Amino acid sequence: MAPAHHQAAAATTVTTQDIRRAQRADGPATVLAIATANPETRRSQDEYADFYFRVTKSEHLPQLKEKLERIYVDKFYINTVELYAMYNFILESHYKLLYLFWDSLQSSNFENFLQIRKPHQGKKSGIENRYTYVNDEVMKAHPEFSDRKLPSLDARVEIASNAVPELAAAAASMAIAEWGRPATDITHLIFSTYSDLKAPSSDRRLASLLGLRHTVCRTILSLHGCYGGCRALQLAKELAENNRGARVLVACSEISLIAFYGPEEGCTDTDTLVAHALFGDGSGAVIVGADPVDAVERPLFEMAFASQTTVPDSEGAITVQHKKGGMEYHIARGLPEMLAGNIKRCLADAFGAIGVAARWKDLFWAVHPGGRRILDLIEEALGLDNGAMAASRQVLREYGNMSGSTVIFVLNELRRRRQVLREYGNMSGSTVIFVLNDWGALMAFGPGITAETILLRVASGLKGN
Ligand SMILES: CC(C)(COP(=O)(O)OP(=O)(O)OC[C@H]1O[C@@H](n2cnc3c(N)ncnc32)[C@H](O)[C@@H]1OP(=O)(O)O)[C@@H](O)C(=O)NCCC(=O)NCCSC(=O)/C=C/c1ccc(O)cc1
Repeated sequence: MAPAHHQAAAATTVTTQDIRRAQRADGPATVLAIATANPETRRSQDEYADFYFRVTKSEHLPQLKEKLERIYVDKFYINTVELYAMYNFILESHYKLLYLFWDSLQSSNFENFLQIRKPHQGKKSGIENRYTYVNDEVMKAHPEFSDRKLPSLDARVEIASNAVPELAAAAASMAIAEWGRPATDITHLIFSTYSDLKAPSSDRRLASLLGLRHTVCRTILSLHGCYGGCRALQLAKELAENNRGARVLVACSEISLIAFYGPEEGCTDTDTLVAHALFGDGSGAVIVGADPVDAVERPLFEMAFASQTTVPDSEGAITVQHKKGGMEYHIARGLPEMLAGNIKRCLADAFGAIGVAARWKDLFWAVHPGGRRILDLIEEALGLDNGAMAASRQVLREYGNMSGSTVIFVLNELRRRRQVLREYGNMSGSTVIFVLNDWGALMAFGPGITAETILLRVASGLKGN
């Protein structure tokens, strides 16, 4: 230890400003790895109503089943699927060509040409599949989950306290493997979930499951709902830029078990049906740090700016409350219109703060796909090209709305598309240009109504070869 007079000398020459400057990173917070995971059970949207009414013993309520189907199935598409099956039978040898032709009839969207996929029944909600923790086995063990008048919160919380961090660990361990550095190099952990209600919470358990260092700084975010993932990324940006060398693991894990129950007889509140038509389960993990280490870390997206806007007069538009029979939602009917009506203001707040004027058409978009109508109306309000929200629509189609985790899936999908296009080159004309734009906006919405925006720039790890 230095003698006392040396310590005094050091104290006079080093200012707190110097210390602060040394703590700060040089570059912007950067996404260094992304991964996602889902529970095992995958359910197609067309079989969901049968499953839901069967396991909740609600088959005596056919009008409500019909209503659920009305929320997510466009009857026109059922007919076209049948027609399609007939064509396919007759023209088996022209299988792929027919898909292309069929998709081209349905949409002028360039993405459909790339994917060669089947037309689907979940057109109205934009969802084809969802992954859910709840399955026949869970419902057999806990028949009380069917009826929200029965006390079941204890059992839900107990299950979630294991399932939520375990699902997060599945995504986080893949993100760490992609990142290429040891888990013990993680300095901060931010965990966002609406599904876990116990302390010590999922952040503590995840740190143990991954073998993070015991000095890792943990933060748990709760009940931000669908903007939880974006909020966590914004905090990660602050931590990474203000702590030189920090490596922040963002984990977001949602299982809708906490809000799974049957419809009520004579039910006029369609919130239950809307939630059960849209919500799925999944986890996402992102590693964020500034000043990437050359040849070790691969910078994917730089986070240039982040902001939050509260939409005026919107406090009651999305609400959740934990009750003895599980979490209850309210999602206002006019929510898509409310978001679309405020979207330009949210973006103007974000871009105005950094003095940048952007043409919305020039950006790439990673928008939380809360529901198909939300994406449609935002696209329209911003005058975006058909296809600008392709990554969000793809995630909605394959996984549904996984609340806060969903934007991480969208970011991963954008990265995947970027990599494919880098590998195969610019395949055709002008439609690809928006995909190749370097600047983009990541946006998510949730209770408040709160709108979060992060301005992103594609980083060197996704450019060139
Ligand atoms: C797929 C929808 C639901 C229906 O498609 P559509 O093209 O509007 O179809 P329709 O106009 O024919 O509507 C079909 C039926 O759905 C009904 N409906 C249409 N929205 C509604 C409605 N919000 N209510 C209750 N009935 C409705 C509508 O009234 C109609 O019923 P009916 O007249 O009996 O045929 C579409 O409106 C849509 O995507 N809506 C947006 C869904 C939405 O608000 N998503 C955001 C969810 S909130 C969120 O993401 C975060 C939640 C959260 C998570 C965790 C937390 O901790 C906290 C918060």
